[in-house]
Amino acid sequence: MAAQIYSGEKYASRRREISANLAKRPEFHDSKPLPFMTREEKILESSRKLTLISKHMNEIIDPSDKRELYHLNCEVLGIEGNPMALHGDMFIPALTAQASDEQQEKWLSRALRREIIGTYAQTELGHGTNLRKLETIATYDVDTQEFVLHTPQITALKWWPGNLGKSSNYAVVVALMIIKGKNYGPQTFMVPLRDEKTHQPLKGITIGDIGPKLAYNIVDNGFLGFDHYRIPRTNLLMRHTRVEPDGTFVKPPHAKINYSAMVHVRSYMITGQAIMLAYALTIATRYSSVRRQGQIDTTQPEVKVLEYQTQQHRLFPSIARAYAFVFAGAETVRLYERVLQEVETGNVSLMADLHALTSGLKSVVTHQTAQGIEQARMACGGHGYSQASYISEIFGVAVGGCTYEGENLVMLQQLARYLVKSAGLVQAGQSSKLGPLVAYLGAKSDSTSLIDRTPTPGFAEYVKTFQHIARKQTLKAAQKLFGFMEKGDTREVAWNKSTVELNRASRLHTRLYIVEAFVRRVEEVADPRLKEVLTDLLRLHVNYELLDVAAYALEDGFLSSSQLDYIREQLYFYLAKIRPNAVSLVDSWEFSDRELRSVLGRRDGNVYENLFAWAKASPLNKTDVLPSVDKYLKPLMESARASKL
Ligand SMILES: CCCCCCCC/C=C\C/C=C/C(=O)SCCNC(=O)CCNC(=O)[C@H](O)C(C)(C)COP(=O)(O)OP(=O)(O)OC[C@H]1O[C@@H](n2cnc3c(N)ncnc32)[C@H](O)[C@@H]1OP(=O)(O)O
Ligand SMILES: Cc1cc2nc3c(=O)[nH]c(=O)nc-3n(C[C@H](O)[C@H](O)[C@H](O)COP(=O)(O)OP(=O)(O)OC[C@H]3O[C@@H](n4cnc5c(N)ncnc54)[C@H](O)[C@@H]3O)c2cc1C
Repeated sequence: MAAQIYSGEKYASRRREISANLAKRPEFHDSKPLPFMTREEKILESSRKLTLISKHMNEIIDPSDKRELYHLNCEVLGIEGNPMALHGDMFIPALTAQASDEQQEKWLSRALRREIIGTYAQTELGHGTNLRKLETIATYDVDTQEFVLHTPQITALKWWPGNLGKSSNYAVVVALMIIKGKNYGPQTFMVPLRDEKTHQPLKGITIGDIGPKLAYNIVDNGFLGFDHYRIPRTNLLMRHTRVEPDGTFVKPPHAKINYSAMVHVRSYMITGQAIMLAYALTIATRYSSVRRQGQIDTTQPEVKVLEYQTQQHRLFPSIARAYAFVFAGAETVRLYERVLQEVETGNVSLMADLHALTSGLKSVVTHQTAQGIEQARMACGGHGYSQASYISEIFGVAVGGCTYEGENLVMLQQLARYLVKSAGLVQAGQSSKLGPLVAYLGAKSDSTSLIDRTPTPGFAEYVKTFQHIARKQTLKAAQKLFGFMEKGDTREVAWNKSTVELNRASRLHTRLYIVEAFVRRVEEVADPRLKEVLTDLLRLHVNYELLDVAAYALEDGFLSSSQLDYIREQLYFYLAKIRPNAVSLVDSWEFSDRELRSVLGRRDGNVYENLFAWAKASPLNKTDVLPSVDKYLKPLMESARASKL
């Protein structure tokens, strides 16, 4: 199963080897539990481990293999971030996709060797979503052949970029490029921020950390201001866009090619989110198979809480989603890598499809991941609320994904633009022009679903039902938009009046894609035992998902209420069928205790002993009487006693 999760036995076994290697190297382990550390201690500890990784990585992994490096980072550094998180996730990808060969020779090679540390500085205090209205300006000075970076007012301060605050000495900065008074929109520049030797901010740069956040606090998200700060013309990233010495602008082959670092993260984060969801579910499912509370049969001992149907309903559909997401994520990464290669040869034809797909997936997957993690926390009762479970930290980190790389409700609209265009083609009788991801929009629906007409309906029946729902909602939402426009609204006003419906279409389209990705993967599985377990999980998934969106199919009679009953019964049947495999389904992700960082979710199942040992190790328990008691509580009680006398 691990080979299915990690797209092949090769990487699954490399993960095991890497974990086994690290188990023998205590210097790579957390020196104490992260929840017992202050933010400063966590940053120091993370920097220590980062240095070790840099020194010894060749002994443990193949550093050219991104997935091996990812696993090494998960084991050693964990999810709370590290001082070079953005260096790997965005700075290097931005240089790879946007710097010219010459620029790559100068900066990318240094970045890869970790001679410099970089980040991606785009968001500002006043604007994150609407990139065309960023306020940092880069004005070209023809005489000196330099760009002058400037922060004209407080809202133009860069705000949020990870590792900008304290760690990075370079950034890829996004600023509006002005040449001879003309605004050429957001462009990307390579900008030195700190002295390479002293790490002091360079003259003209104001920089610092933005303070603690909900989670992800090892990352020093930062602020940055420029005071007429000059960089050479050749610091504009010029793989696709160029500015000649005389100020002539050479257009890129696609207007949004500069957005590639965002598309990179959106493509990869689907897998990252699946893994965080699987972390929380591993903890909650293991704990639920240890925790005994209450009886189902009063003549029998108390049961494991995992025997309760409600607990299964709380956890198992999310286990299915974690599998679905990791399968969809693998497809997204393949498409991203293909588009990256094609863009190199000047072929930008798939950029719009990739953008639409990743915008939808990013939004649906992060939202459902956050929901699933929160349910996993509640499934652990009181102990889920303790940081010993580590689930609150996992939630805090994962839910950030709903906001970063484009706020979810905004990104759903990017997919909706694509769907509306496709609906326009259907309306115009040009369905043959639809891309493969939306070809179903041009097909004709059956009048009713055939689910429940055969003893075990094939997945095709479910897919058809999801297609019917997604098609109906897309055409309806597009019709609403066109209707407002026909009545005289501008496209923008009409769009705003239709966005709730449009975003519903985007979600349904994306959920259909996820179901199809799951079906595609299960169909490929050769081993019959594995196929049976994955088929059960997929059956749980399609029934749960369909029930969740059934209103769309009930309202036009595509599904009948008796079919709905059938879907419910199927769901309950598969909850029970999956129960004996539940722990194995989470164990198959093969997370070591080190990677999971959860006292509650440890593989040994010694929950109570582990919790008690953890509590005793809490810094508050180092002394029996705290200074706060000596200083305040004792005098308070003493004066109360004295006044009574
Ligand atoms: C290694 C994996 C590890 C994963 C985990 C990483 C953890 C790291 C943690 C945090 C890092 C976080 C980093 C950040 O958050 S960086 C900042 C991210 N910021 C955003 O995402 C901003 C969101 N806003 C936008 O992307 C854009 O402003 C916009 C897309 C919403 C709108 O852009 P705009 O230029 O205004 O375009 P239009 O809406 O007018 O659309 C025009 C047209 O262009 C198409 N389009 C837009 N973007 C793209 C694209 N990237 N590729 C292709 N095409 C694109 C759009 O669809 C329109 O097309 P049309 O309908 O045909 O006209
Ligand atoms: C953990 C974390 C890490 C980050 N790391 C980085 C980084 O490394 N580099 C970087 O540059 N940035 C980073 N960011 C910033 C992040 O990319 C932005 O916060 C994000 O893109 C959202 O933009 P915003 O803050 O402007 O939200 P806003 O756009 O202000 O959103 C506020 C509300 O307005 C709504 N809204 C906005 N526009 C529209 C619209 N057109 N239609 C309908 N509704 C709309 C949104 O849906 C939302 O409900 C990070 C953020 C976080 C939380």
